[in-house]
Amino acid sequence: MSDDLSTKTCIACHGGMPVLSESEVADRMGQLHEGWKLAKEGRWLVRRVTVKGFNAAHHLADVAAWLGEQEGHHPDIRFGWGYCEVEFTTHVVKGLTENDFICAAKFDRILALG
Ligand SMILES: C[C@H](O)[C@H](O)[C@H]1CNC2=NC(N)=NC(=O)C2=N1
Repeated sequence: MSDDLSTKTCIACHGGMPVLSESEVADRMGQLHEGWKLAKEGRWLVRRVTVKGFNAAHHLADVAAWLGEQEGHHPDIRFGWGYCEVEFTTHVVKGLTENDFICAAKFDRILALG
């Protein structure tokens, strides 16, 4: 599908990247795994993934970090025994942009492969 978020390219964060409106966010939320939630007044996109043990959590954090480097758009990551939390926002505009949803969709796609 050509409008599949996970196939789009995450362009580097420039100041001109528009913050998405509430309806644009709602539309894109519907294209992500249901585990993604909005946080901090809708300025962050957060997914907590439960896994078995510490090594799997560390591995998932590493995958999220790798994705951030690939895309030039970097998540905040928190992990511990049995879980990994990945959070996206676009710092430069203090809100959610298309980049956050593209990265979230790519993260979903990687997880679906495992
Ligand atoms: C120049 C470079 O593209 C910017 O500093 C990028 C790097 N990664 C980033 N990641 C995120 N999540 N938000 C940003 O605003 C951001 N800015």
